[in-house]
Formats: sequence, structure tokens, C-alpha cells
Amino acid sequence: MATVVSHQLIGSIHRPSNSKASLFPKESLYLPIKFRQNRFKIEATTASQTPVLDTLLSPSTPYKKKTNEASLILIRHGESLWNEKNLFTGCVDVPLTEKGVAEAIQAGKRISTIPVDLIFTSSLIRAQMTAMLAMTQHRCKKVPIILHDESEKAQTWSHVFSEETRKQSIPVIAAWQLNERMYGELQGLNKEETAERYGTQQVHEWRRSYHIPPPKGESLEMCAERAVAYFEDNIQPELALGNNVLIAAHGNSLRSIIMYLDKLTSQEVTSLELSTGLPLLYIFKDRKFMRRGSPVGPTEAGVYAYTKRLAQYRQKLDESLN
Ligand SMILES: O=C(O)[C@H](O)COP(=O)(O)O
Repeated sequence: MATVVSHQLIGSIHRPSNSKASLFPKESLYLPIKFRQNRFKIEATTASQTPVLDTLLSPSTPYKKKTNEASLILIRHGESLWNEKNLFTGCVDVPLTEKGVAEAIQAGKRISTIPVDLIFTSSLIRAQMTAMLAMTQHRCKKVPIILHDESEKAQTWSHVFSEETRKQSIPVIAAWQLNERMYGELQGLNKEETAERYGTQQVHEWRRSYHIPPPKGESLEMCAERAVAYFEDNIQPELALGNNVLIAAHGNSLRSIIMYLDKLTSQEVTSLELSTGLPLLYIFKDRKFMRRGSPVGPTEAGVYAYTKRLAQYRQKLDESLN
């Protein structure tokens, strides 16, 4: 019998309080997440029903706690067609430029020997392209596969029937909560022309202050309410289970998450800038996040000295490729 735990919240998905389960547990209890016009209904179901997130993950898929340590990689998407034109983009769904594609591939090379078990992206194509392109460079050679849970049909029709193939795959969860801040009436306007019209100071406040929203848009604070809540409720539990996570998202949704990880004040976050396509590494250990900078490349010694686990992972990859 299905137990229904329904939360009509925007910007946060809650697990039942007694559940420490991964989104991808090996047990029969799992938590399908259903999107309903910005609302979530979470149901705990039993194995007798159609597994929702079992498309890719089988009971033997190793999403279980092996360690109290996990890697977290954050990547802002590569340059988009509107970054190139210097337009406010926000939630408008534009693809990458050729330069953005190259940046995503370069980011992939830089993280190619850092473990990734699970990928979260926004629902916008520029972040999804970035994650996919970056993973083409990963030395694990696993295939990132987007999990579609918008309907029962989508779940059933994308089911993978080979245990071996599923083991060679990495689940990708697309979540609107990780989208760029909604830039309101600035979306589509040229940033320079907007500064000429409203003044540099005003535009800087709209873009970088924590509390001030752009006209009819989201402030960074409002963006943080959904992005950080999603991170806490859905991503951090995976890290706590020892799953290594890659997040491909946006300048402002990532600024709000970094503010949370680095415990920045609302003043400090105003000077945080993220370049397109630049991966940032954190280690989650003993319930704390340690910022480890941006890996320069797969041959960089420094990154692998951070933790024994990273060094072991890399050694295994090296051995398997020799
Ligand atoms: O949405 C946008 O225009 C950019 O991706 C982020 O813009 P910002 O640097 O002006 O906040």
C-alpha cells in the first residue's frame, strides 16, 4: 500500500522524516518525485508498484554508504548565446555557443578523474548541455542518462533492461529549483544598455545585491530559497550517503549554493563572481563542506592530495586504463 506524504511547497522536496534513503536506494522503498505545476507530491511506494527511479538503477547499483566523504563538483554552464550577446537571460532557455561547448568540454577534462555518481542540473538546456559535454570527457566512461519522471509513461518507456548497462550509466536529475534566478523585466535586455538607461549603480544592485530583486524578478535571496532548499533536501543527503555529485547550474543559483557552503554573509556574496564553464570542487566530510578550488586538469597532483579517497579513485582509473 502506498503511503502518501504530500507537500505542497514550492522550492523544496521533503523526504519523510524517518527516511535517510538515497533518491536511489537499493531497498524496495523509494521516493518517486512528481512534478505538478510547481508542486511536489512525494509518495513512498513499495516494490510491487512500477519503480519510478528504477529506470536506471537496479537493486545492486552501489548507491550505498561506503564512506563519510564525498566529492561535490559545481559547474556554471558554458557561455550561452545570450551571454555572448550580453543579454539578461534568467529563465529564458538558450543553448550554448561554440565557445560554451568548448568550455564544457574543457571543464570535463579538468574533472575527468574526480568521481561522479550522480548529476543534478537545472531544467535549462545550457546547464544540461554542459553536464553532458563535460561527462563525455570523464575517464569512467559512464553514460549520463536523464531520468524522466514527468509521467508514468515516461518512466516506463525509458526503462533500461540490462543490469550491466545500468551499471555503466550515471543518473541525471533535472530540477527547476536549480534554474538561473528569474530576471523579471530585464530578461532579453542588453546589460550595457540597461546600465546606460537606469545607471550603473542600480543595475549592479539588481545583479549583485542579495535582497534587492530586479523589476518583477527574483532577488538572490529568493533564488536561494528554492536552490538552497533543493540542495539541502535532495543533494546533501546523497553526499551524506557517500555519493559523489556533479551540479551543472547557473551563475546565481550556484552563487546562492556557494553562499550556503562557504557560509558567506549577504554582504560577502555581492562580490562572488563565477566564470562560465569553471568547475569548483568541494569535499563533504563529517557533515562539513571544504572548498578545494578548481581542478586544473587530470594530471594535477594537488587535487588528489586533498583526500585519500580521491587519490585511490584516480589510481584505480589509471590501473584500469593501463
Ligand atoms: O541570467 C543571466 O543573464 C546570466 O546568466 C547571469 O547574469 P548576471 O551575471 O547578470 O547575474
